Formats: sequence, C-alpha cells, structure tokens
Amino acid sequence: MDRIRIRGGAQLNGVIPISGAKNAALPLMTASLLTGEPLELRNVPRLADVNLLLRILGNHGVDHTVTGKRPGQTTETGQTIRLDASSVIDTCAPYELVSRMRASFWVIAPLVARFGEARVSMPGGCAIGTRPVDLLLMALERMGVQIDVEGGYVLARAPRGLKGAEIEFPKVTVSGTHVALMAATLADGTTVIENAAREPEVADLASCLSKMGAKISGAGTSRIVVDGVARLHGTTHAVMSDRIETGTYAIAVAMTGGDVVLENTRPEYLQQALDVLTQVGAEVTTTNEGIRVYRNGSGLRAVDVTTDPYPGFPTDLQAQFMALMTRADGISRIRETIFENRFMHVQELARLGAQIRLDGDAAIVEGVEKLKGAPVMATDLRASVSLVIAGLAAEGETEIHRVYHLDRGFEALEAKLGRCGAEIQRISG
Ligand SMILES: CC(=O)N[C@H]1[C@@H](OP(=O)(O)OP(=O)(O)OC[C@H]2O[C@@H](n3ccc(=O)[nH]c3=O)[C@H](O)[C@@H]2O)O[C@H](CO)[C@@H](O)[C@@H]1O
Ligand SMILES: C=C(OP(=O)(O)O)C(=O)O
Repeated sequence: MDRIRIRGGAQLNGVIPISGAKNAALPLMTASLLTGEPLELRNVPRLADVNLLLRILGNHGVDHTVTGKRPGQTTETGQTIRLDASSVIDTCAPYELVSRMRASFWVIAPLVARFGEARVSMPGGCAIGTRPVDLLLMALERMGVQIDVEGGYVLARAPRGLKGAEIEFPKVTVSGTHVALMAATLADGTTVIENAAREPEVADLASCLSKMGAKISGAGTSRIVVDGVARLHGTTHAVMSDRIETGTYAIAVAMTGGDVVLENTRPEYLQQALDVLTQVGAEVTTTNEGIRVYRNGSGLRAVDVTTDPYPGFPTDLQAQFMALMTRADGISRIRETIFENRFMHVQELARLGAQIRLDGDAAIVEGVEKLKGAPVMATDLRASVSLVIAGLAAEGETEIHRVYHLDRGFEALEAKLGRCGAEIQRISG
C-alpha cells in the first residue's frame, strides 16, 4: 500500500492549480442516467471516486470515453468524460460497489425517475458517522415512489412515473437535495424543495440539469422549484472548482507560511473559511488568477469555529483547520455539528505532539510550540489531508499510511505541494 513521506519545515511558495470539485463531479456524473443523449463533463478531477463511479455507471450500461488523459502521467488539468446512458441494461446497483462509495447511492433518483424502478444497495455508515438515507427516501416517497427495503437493498418503484410534490427537509442535506432535484426534473408537475442545501455543488448540478432542459429556479437558495419535463437531452458542462481543495491548500499555506496563488477557484465558494484564516493571521486576497494566501513568520492566533451547512464553515475543512490550530498561540474550540464522529484525526494528530481533548461535539485544541514527525494512519479523506498539513509543519519526518483515502479526493497532491517547495514524496508498495 502506498505511503506519503513528508519532511516538515519548508514554506510553501508558488502557484497551485485547483481541480474540478469531486463533490460536484459525482452528482453530475450520476445525472447522466437521466437522459439517453450524451452528457459531456469537462474539468473532471482524476480521482479514485470518479473512477469508481465510472465503474458503477458502466455496470448499469452507461458507456464512457475519457479524453485529456495522458497515460502514465499525472497532471492536474481536468479530464473530459463523455457519458452515454442510451442503453441502460440494469437498474441494480450492487452492494460490492455502493458499499465502497456513499455517493453511488444517488443513482437511485435518476434510475427511478427515468425507468420507473431501481434496486440499490443501502450504503451503510462510514468512519465519520452513521449517515442514514431516510431523508433521501422520504423525498422519493413524497414524489410517489414506493420504497421497500429487502436484503439490504432499497427497491424503488414508480411504474406510472413520479409526481411533483412539496418536500420539506427537517435538516439540511446535500445528498437529499441532489436526489430530490434529479428526481423532480422528470416528475409530472411542480416540485418545491424547502430547506434545500445551498451548497455550490447543488447549484452546479442544477445549472447542468437546466442545460439538459430541466426547469429549475432557486438552486443555491433554501427553496428550489422544479417544473418537471417529459425528457432531458444531452449537454456539455464544466465542473466547478473544488472549494474544499482550495480551503485545504489555503490552510496549508497558513500553517507553513509562504505565499501561494490558488488558481482557477472562487473566494465566494468558501468565504467563511477564508475569513477565519484572516483572523488566524494569514493574508487572503483575490487576484485575477484566483486567491492569494500569504503568511510571514508571525504567530498563528487561536480561533474558534463551528461547522455548519453552506455558507457556514464546511465540515470538510474541519480536520484541516484542527491541524492548523495545533500550532496556534492559545486554545481553540472546534465544534462539529454535521457528522457525529468526525474526529478520527484527533488521535493521529496527537501522535505528532498535538494537544487535543474531546468534549462532546467539540475538540479543544491547545496550540503547541512544535509538532514532531511520526508514522500516522489516514482514517478518512479529510482526516488524511489534515495529517499532511500537520506533517508539513512538523519537525523531522512524517509518514502517512493508508493514502488511498487521499486519492479519493485530492488530485496530484504531492505534485502540487512539491512544486511549491514541500518535501513530500509517495512511496509505492
Ligand atoms: C459526495 C459528497 O458530496 N459528500 C458531501 C455531502 O455528503 P452527504 O450529502 O452525504 O451529506 P448530507 O448533507 O446529506 O448530510 C448532512 C447530515 O444529514 C444527515 N442525513 C443525511 C441524509 C439523510 O437521509 N438523513 C440524515 O440524517 C447526515 O447523517 C449528516 O449528519 O455533504 C456533506 C456535508 O456538507 C459533506 O461533508 C460531504 O463531503
Ligand atoms: C465526506 C466526504 O465524502 P463522502 O460523502 O463521499 O464520504 C468528503 O468529501 O469529505
């Protein structure tokens, strides 16, 4: 299994190109099932999750071609994927595939909307929490889908098609909003989604669906209205930039000091996180190319954060920010309100010398003078990259095991950091 070895202490200076967003690419790829015409997606990141979803879609009979990929080379310029769901042969998504990636459960919506049936394995929990799908199923039921659970599979049936409905989510859910939105595009009548997730990835999905012929208003707000249409057609769409990758590198620069321009990204996607970095002591400015993050040798201020749905501080940056706070002057309280178990990185950060105590849904981080390199274990995607950030500032060598978690969500991480001066290498095998 691959490992990542980092010798800490180098500042980061240079330019980091930001890739297309994993969390936008996955629902967009899933949406290809809504039409019999090709959907061409540009700026798709080269990630393990994208490859796995291609396999899952292939299992349903979706053909794909990938261009912009140079064999044997790792580049960070996105690939173009053309998906053709004109000959779907199977509406079942099996356990072996769905259990490896939660987002693959979302195929249930386009399958039942277009074909009137779907049989999809329950996704199960994961390292960050139990992650139920009750709200996704509630949304489909509101649209007239009959839901049964048998042998670990959800059977969704709507032989006479879906009906527009009023759907009010009792809590903000990105997956629930994606599912309701995709299903509503082909429903008969109008669907109103209340308390919808406002995440930019929802707006990106809606923008692509609109180009496919869907009638959607309000995406990006908490009330989305969809007038169903009889069929959707193919289109071309460029995946939005990855705000979590952007925030991760911004935090890395705040951690090591230095001066980096994050290219092809937009500050409004993560304004709250950037504001927090300014409070911490980094300078964050918007340039023509993207976002410049700068910090000289001055100390880091401890800042409290609470994760929240967009536009709040993203849970997907909580672990990275915790790594940063391990070196701050003072005590920071980091509250996690989205996932009940997203603190797996705490014990690994402690192996590097961090002082962190858990108190219910909060982590209390007492900044230390220095971190010291050690072997550590990645436990989930964002937890792994928090260890990279800590390793970049730790004295000596840090070796991160189980980096397949990182490969799910960070395209060309070593190359991007290495070019900015980090001493980082992947050790294969
Ligand atoms: C592939 C992808 O885009 N993943 C993102 C997506 O996950 P995902 O879409 O799974 O997250 P949700 O927004 O749906 O989950 C938010 C909260 O709602 C709960 N919930 C969700 C659905 C449901 O049916 N019942 C229920 O109780 C979840 O357990 C969680 O506590 O949004 C999360 C919140 O921004 C991010 O951390 C993930 O990176
Ligand atoms: C939690 C994440 O992904 P997923 O929802 O696919 O587990 C993530 O991207 O941080």
